[in-house]
Amino acid sequence: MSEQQINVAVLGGGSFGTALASIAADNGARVRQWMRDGELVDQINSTHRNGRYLPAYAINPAVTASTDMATVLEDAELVLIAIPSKAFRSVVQAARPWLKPEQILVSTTKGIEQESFLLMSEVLDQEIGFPHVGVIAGPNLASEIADKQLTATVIASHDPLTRTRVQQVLGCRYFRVYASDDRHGVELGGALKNIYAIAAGMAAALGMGENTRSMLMTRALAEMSRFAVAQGANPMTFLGLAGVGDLIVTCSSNLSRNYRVGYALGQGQTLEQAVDSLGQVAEGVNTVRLVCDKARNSGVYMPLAEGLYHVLFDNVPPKDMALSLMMGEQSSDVEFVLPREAVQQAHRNSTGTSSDESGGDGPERT
Ligand SMILES: NC(=O)C1=CN([C@@H]2O[C@H](COP(=O)(O)OP(=O)(O)OC[C@H]3O[C@@H](n4cnc5c(N)ncnc54)[C@H](O)[C@@H]3O)[C@@H](O)[C@H]2O)C=CC1
Ligand SMILES: O=C(CO)COP(=O)(O)O
Repeated sequence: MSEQQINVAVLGGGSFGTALASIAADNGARVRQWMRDGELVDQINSTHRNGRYLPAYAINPAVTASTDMATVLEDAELVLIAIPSKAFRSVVQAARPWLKPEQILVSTTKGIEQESFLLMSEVLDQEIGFPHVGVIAGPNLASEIADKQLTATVIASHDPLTRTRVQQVLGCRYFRVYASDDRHGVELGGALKNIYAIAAGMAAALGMGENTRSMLMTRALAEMSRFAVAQGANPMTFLGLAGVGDLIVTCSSNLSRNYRVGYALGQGQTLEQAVDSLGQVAEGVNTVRLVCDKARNSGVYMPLAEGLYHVLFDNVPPKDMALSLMMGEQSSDVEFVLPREAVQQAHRNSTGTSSDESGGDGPERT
């Protein structure tokens, strides 16, 4: 950056907050990172390593850690919030006394709030109500960023200043930042793909092949877009990095925690064992519960998410669920091209059944 050195604050001492702090510092910013664990603060400040969440990677020494929110937020132009969704609101409330309207506030969290079904930028709007709010999402495995693998992300905001400043502050030779003004769609993409990453991990552990994974990811995209449209988002956003991009990486990589939870379940662990052995956040476990509940209440058809819900919470064997989904009613490939209802109606016409009789034994196909 050619301008005066910018001050960046990162809230969260986990793997993603640490990776983002290092990018900003590599790019010339002065970075202060807040976390609640004093021992981790000392470790980062003395050894420039985060031994708990990213042990294998060096952190840029221009990042200093602190447990003191006031120190971290003082003079920060950009505040990146990398806190799991369960704790996001409480951390924002703790930060509120030191936040100012001219600051840019960006959530990096890929989850949904349990009680309210709000996305994290909406929590920011509710708690803070300042004008410069955005979200970052995309195929961004923290350890690959820390390893400086070439990576791209999306900054989504209705506010042009937020988009531009984040592109300037984080964009560098190994991290490319694309802009979107569909904040809701980008944020929803980041949260929803975690559901399907669990399913993909499970399928891999069960020995299912590449055709299966490809089918799963593509049908997941159809389902995510359907849900997003019902929520008022633009389905085109799901063709971008925060939709299909993030879906590909988290459904393909053992570095994804959600994928790893699914893999452990596929190997026969219980949900509790799988989550406990991870020791980090896997947002998808909570998201599948919340999204299925919302989809049921709003009449959105989400057979993959619903199937995963039954495997996670009702002890349905994953192989039985996969077979049931395969044997359901025939459906349409891209429903924005050929509506699902048109395929169903054609089947009813050909077999002479009425819509009342066409339920079948299993769920409709995805
Ligand atoms: N790790 C990754 O590759 C990526 C993660 N994300 C998202 O970023 C968010 C944060 O994830 P990670 O950094 O990966 O999580 P993590 O599991 O590595 O670390 C979570 C951090 O949050 C802190 N935390 C938890 N509860 C807290 C509380 N009540 N008060 C203060 N701090 C608290 C923990 O101490 C820890 O520092 C998640 O929503 C995740 O989906 C997004 C993109 C990539
Ligand atoms: O969102 C991510 C990559 O883009 C990280 O995924 P996990 O939370 O599953 O590790």
